Order: sequence, then structure tokens, then C-alpha cells
Amino acid sequence: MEHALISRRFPTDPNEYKLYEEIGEGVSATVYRALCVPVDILVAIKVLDLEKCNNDLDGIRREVQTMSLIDHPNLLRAYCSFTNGHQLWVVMPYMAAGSALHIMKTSFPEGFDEPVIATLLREVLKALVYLHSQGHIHRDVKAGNILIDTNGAVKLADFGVSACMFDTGNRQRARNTFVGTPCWMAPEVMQQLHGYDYKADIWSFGITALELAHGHAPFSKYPPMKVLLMTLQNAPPGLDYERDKRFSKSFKDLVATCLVKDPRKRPPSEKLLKHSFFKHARSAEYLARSILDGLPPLGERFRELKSKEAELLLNNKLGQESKEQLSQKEYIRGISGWNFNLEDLKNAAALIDSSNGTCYLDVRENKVKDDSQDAYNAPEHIYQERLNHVASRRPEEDEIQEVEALNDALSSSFPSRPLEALKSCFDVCGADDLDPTATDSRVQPSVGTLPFEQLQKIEHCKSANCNGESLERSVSVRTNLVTSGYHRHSSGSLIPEQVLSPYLSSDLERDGFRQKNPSSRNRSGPLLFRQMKDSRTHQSDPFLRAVAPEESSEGKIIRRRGRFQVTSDSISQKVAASACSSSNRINLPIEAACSNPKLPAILPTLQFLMQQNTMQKEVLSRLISSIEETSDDSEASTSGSYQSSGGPAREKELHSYVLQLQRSVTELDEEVQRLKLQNNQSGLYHCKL
Ligand SMILES: Nc1ncnc2c1ncn2[C@@H]1O[C@H](COP(=O)(O)OP(=O)(O)OP(=O)(O)O)[C@@H](O)[C@H]1O
Repeated sequence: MEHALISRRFPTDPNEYKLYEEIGEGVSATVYRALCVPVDILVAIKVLDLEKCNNDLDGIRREVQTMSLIDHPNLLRAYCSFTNGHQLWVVMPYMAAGSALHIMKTSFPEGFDEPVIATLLREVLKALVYLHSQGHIHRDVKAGNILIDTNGAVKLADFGVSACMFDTGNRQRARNTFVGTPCWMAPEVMQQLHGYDYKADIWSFGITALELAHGHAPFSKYPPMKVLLMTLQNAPPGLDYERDKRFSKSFKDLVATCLVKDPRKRPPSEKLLKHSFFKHARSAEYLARSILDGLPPLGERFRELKSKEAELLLNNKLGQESKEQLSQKEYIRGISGWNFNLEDLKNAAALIDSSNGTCYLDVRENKVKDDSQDAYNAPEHIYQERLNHVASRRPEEDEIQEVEALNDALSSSFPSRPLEALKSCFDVCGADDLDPTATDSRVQPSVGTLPFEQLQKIEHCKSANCNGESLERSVSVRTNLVTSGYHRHSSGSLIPEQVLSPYLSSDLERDGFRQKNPSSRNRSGPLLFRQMKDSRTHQSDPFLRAVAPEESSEGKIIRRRGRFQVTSDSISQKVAASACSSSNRINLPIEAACSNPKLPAILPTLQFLMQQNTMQKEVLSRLISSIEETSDDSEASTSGSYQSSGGPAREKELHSYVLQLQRSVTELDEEVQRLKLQNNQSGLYHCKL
């Protein structure tokens, strides 16, 4: 209520504000310190250039909407917002100490002390409890979004990617949207198998805890695609008992509680708030005293960070190292979101070793790369998690398919002139054109002038053009634009192919668009394999159960991962081409393969089976050596940190797992043989014809 009164005093005329220095920069916006002249109050103004926002308008709409509706002392709420030419201005309270990330970068590069961390995290958690109770998922919890005022007040900011869990017609709680920041992103958000819910915030909260403890997030130095793979395939990161001696057991426990890969096993925010770790939390004054004392003004710090960034860019020419440094540069700035560029993705895809058929990075291999990552790959975690995730590991084609699909999407779905598109579709106009009385019942009348009339139009436009579910599967992907020789990042929502862009105003147009832009998302063999396999065995196989096909009006959907959807009746020529080109890998007669129209569909399947087979074999050999190591360990040591990995029960369990895997290998072998036979027969049949 108080906020509503204050907001009413904030004018929506840009001339009433005096912009001072830059205090922050995100993917989509620049933030300035400013003075609101009529009320004589310092504010922060986030300026988004709608021309540069590509098609992330849905995200912007969501941010403005959420920022206007929320009401909690630990959440940064907008005073008002309005358009100024092609810019959107969001006026908000000025948090003079800046973000926890920037404070760390300036004065605490090794991370904060435990009481500081407990105090910061408790405030953030209070905000999450509120958000979750209101049906929101924040989706971008990280130190860069924890803002602190000079008096030590803490607020969680940046709703650029927040989502309302209730905003679909059926009040569906799980999400299918691919947004967030790779380092902080929960595995289920990356996987997009079953959508995700507010538990994704608990994962990011755990990562943020590690970030505050070490001064950087786990895997922050790696390029995004690698972060994805590491998050999916490695043991969850955690505090190490040896390396992190300075932290209490309860802190370690808190982190471990949040960073569980199965979201169902993560506690809800409300329960987490009762964790004993928060007994270490202190007051706002304590925070101000211990981390803000002697801190240079925010603008000055921001300038320094920018010059550090420029230095990095200068030292940065080519090579893998430069990619890692670029990643680090973005991290220093606190940039979030998908900063993928196609080169990153392709390099990442190239990293996936296709010669041995395995798609995962070896955790031990990763570990030696960077000491600072040791904590995150503690052996006790690795050991258990490797076992847990053997069955759910994603095949390499999935990664490559996503790279290709993303490539397609990036090249086909960004509007060249977003503002025009925005204007025609969403009817954005200057603040002056707006009817100040236009309100929405969900909004306090004084708040915001991007206002609900427009927001409603956006909603209307959305519902008229595309079904809600499709929009839910929109993907917010940041792509790099090359500007003056270096990469600049800008955000954009990749709307799923069914709704590739809000600018396609009808289903007919969309269909036309699809025909004109044959994105050929259906290139991958495994998809076909899954469909086939699914019909027969997925009931008994958890991996196959997880990828059960869905029916759609356009045909059987073999695979739906977020915005990527492949139907069985649209196997493209590209599949054929790729199948032909790879047929030598599975020792089939190339000519037969290329001349038989049925083969393209079968070849990738065979290829996939072979890869699965190799993968299973590798898993087996790793398990066997693990068992051997385990027995050695249990004989040799009387104490140590791997209590859970030794003992006859464990050995028995592993042994039965090995047997199970051996059975799968045999089945897959048989399947390969059967398909080879079938394939050869159909090749011969075709040749005769
Ligand atoms: N109200 C504020 N007071 C002080 N500093 C702020 C404020 N809002 C934002 N900042 C600073 O500006 C930076 C970028 O802002 P913000 O995160 O909102 O932009 P963005 O484009 O949404 O970024 P991203 O998408 O990378 O999160 C923040 O990390 C923070 O340091």
C-alpha cells in the first residue's frame, strides 16, 4: 500500500528524471543512477532498448508485470515504467551498494564469511517464500541479482525471466521454458523433459550459496554448453569437507539439501527457511558494517569492473582459453541468461566425443582442469551420482540435435526490426499516448505505464495467435551479435516453432512460415529409435519411459523437449543425408544405404544403438573398476570420507547393477543384429527393384 502511494508520486515523463552515471549493465538493459526531480529521490532506472531486445518482448512484459505486482520487503519492486521512444524505462528504488556479486568482485574475491552468507541467503529465501506462495518462479536467483542498500537491506531483483506458475489456462505448475543462467540453472530446466517448477529456484539458491562462499559459481569459467553438460552429468556441486573447512556443517548441509538433482527431493523454500544454518544470520546493520564499510561508490566500482572487462577482452584473442575468459568476463559483469553463441555451441558439440559414442564428460577429467572445481566434484558425490545417472544419461544425439535446432531457430526466428514488429503486434506507444485511466484489476492503478492496456494487448495478441502451451515452451536464448569486432550479448526469446514469432498472426501464416523456413528439427536418429523402442519396451525401461512419445494433431510427436518437437511423419531429407554420410560408421554398404528410401530412417537408429552399446560397455567397465577400487579402499582404509561407497551391501548393489547393464547390452546387441539384418534385407530388396 505504501509502495502504491510512493509510486503514484513518480512521474512517467522521462524529462522529469535526471540521469547520472551507469551503475549496471545486463544482457538486455543498462541501469543508471538517476534523480526523480519532482520528488527529489534518487532512483535506479533500467533502460531497455526495445530495438535491441529482439523478440524477448514476452520476457519484458513479464518482468514489468511481475515487478509491479509483487509486494515484499525483500523484492525489488518497480515504482513505475514507461516507454521513451524506442526505450522502455523501469524506475525502481536505488540500491546504493549494488549487487552482492559486485561487492564480492570489489572486496571479497574469495567469497564472504558465513554469517554474511547466512544473512544474505535468509533475506533471499524470504523473498522466494513469498514469490512461490504467489505462484511465481524467479528463475534467475544468483548473487548478481541480490541487491543491497547502504543500510544493509537486501532485495532480490531481476524478474526478467521470472514466470508465473499460474499463468496458463490450466494452471499448470510445471514449466517448459528454457530460460535462466547456465551456471545457476537446475538440471530439470536444462533437460526439459517434464518441465519444472519452483524447485528450480531452490537449485539456483544452492548454487548462489556456493557462489557467495567462493566468490564464483561452480563451473563459471566454462562456456555455457559445457556448463550444461557438466551440470547434467557431473555430481551436484557442493561444499567440500576438506577444502571448505572454514564453513560449518550446517552450511554444508544446507547446500547439499538444495543441490539434489531430483527436484522432488529438494525442500520447498518455506521449509528451507527453518534450516539450522539460518541461526547464523545477523541483522542488516551487521551486513552494512561487515561488507559495505569503505566500499567505493557504486558508479566508480562499475567503471572499474568495466575496465577489467576491457582488459580481459584485450588479452583475449583466440583459442579455448579466450572462450573461458569471455565467459568469465560476462560473469564479472553479472550478466545472466543464455549467452550462447553459435560458435560456443558448435565447439561444445565438437567436444562431445563421437568416436567412442559417449556423450558425457568425464568428471575426473574435468576435475583436474581447475582446482577450484574440486569441491564440486568430491569423490563421494561422483561415485553415487555416476551410478544414479547412468540410466538417465542423455545420448549424444540429443545434444547435437539441440545445437542444430538452436542454430535453426537462431537463424530463422529473430525479427530484423523488433520495434516495428512490436508496434504492429503489441501496439506500443509513447507514454503520452496512453490512457492514464486504463488499468487492470490485477494492478494497483498507479503502477506502471507500460502498462496494462499494452500488456493486455500482448496477452490478447498471444492468445489470438498461438496457444498458451506453445508460448509456455518459448525459449529465451541470448545470442551474440558481433559488434565492432567483439561479441555483444543481447537477449531474445526463441518462440517454439509452432509460434516462431508473435508477428505471425495466424495459424495459416505460421504454417506458411514453417514451409518457408524448413527448420528440419527432425534430423536425429535417436528420436526414431525412441519411438520404435517406446512402443515395445518403454514401460520397463526408465530411460525410455522418460522419453515417451506424445500424440499431436500433426502426427505422432516423437520427441518434445521444450520448444523442440519432432513428429514421425516429417523425417527430412537431412536425416537421410546425415544417415548416409554416417553410414560408414556402422559398416553398412553405403550405396545400399543411400539408394534405399527406407534406410535413412533406420540408419540413425542403428547408429544410436551402436552408441548406446558402446556407452553401456564403457559404463560397465567403469563400474567394474569402481567396484575394484571400492574393495581396495574398504580393505585399505579404516576411516575416510567415502563411508557410503564401501561395504558388502554396496558391492552387492553394484554387482546387481552390473548384471542389469549387461542384460541391456545384450539386448541392444541383439537389436543391432536384428536391425542390421532387416536393413540388409530391405537394401537387397530395393536393389532388386
Ligand atoms: N535498483 C538497482 N540499484 C542498484 N543497482 C542496480 C539496480 N538494478 C540493477 N542494478 C545493477 O545493474 C545490473 C544489471 O541489472 P539487471 O540485472 O536488472 O539487468 P538485466 O539486463 O536484467 O541483466 P541480466 O539479464 O544479466 O540479469 C545488476 O546486476 C546490478 O548490479
